Amino acid sequence: MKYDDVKDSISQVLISHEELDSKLDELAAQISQDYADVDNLLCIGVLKGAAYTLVSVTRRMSISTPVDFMSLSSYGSGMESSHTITVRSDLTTDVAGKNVLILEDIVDSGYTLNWLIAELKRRGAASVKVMALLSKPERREYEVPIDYLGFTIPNEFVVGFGMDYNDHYRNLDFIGVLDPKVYAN
Ligand SMILES: O=P(O)(O)OC[C@H]1O[C@H](OP(=O)(O)OP(=O)(O)O)[C@H](O)[C@@H]1O
Ligand code: HPA
Ligand SMILES: [Mg+2]
Repeated sequence: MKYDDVKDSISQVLISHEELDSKLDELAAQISQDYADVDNLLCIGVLKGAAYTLVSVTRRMSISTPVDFMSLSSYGSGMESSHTITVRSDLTTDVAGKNVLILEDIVDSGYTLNWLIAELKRRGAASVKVMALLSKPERREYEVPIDYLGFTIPNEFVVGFGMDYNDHYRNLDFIGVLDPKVYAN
């Protein structure tokens, strides 16, 4: 798909590239300050969506941290959570005793994070905290604590900066609302 066609599928730019940059700076500074004296930090990104967020935040941090990824899917090619988590690939790190910081792109129903927090605790993580770039509180079905939040957004299906529809749009450098004409038929 050509970039110009992609832009035609976006009905509204919700968060610009510049707004993202400055929020990522803020989040990284706060996390670096809070974790400056914490041992055994491990930053975990939830693929695929959070790849962009994890790299962008850890790259801006002023403390050293290992990173690892877990690939989870509950949306597949659709726009509603299936309420079933598929573990596409697991962490390579043993999280027992680690102070884990999960970096997510979006908390929508809360199902994914609710599952992941419980799973990391079951594996013996010493602490589990969450950074989410976006939260869509109107859609929440499972309460999840968000320790570091970028933006609260309205109940719209968004794409860009990691977020997809049918695996497209992830590499947009802004966050936009997907025009309903794309999925209406
Ligand atoms: O709060 P929830 O309703 O669980 O939704 C949030 C999750 O949904 C998306 O992942 P998705 O299942 O689309 O996988 P992907 O990151 O590979 O696109 C997103 O990246 C979050 O991980
Ligand atoms: O609004 C969204 N966009 C893309 N992926 C998502 N996964 C949960 N919510 C969303
Ligand atoms: Mg997705």
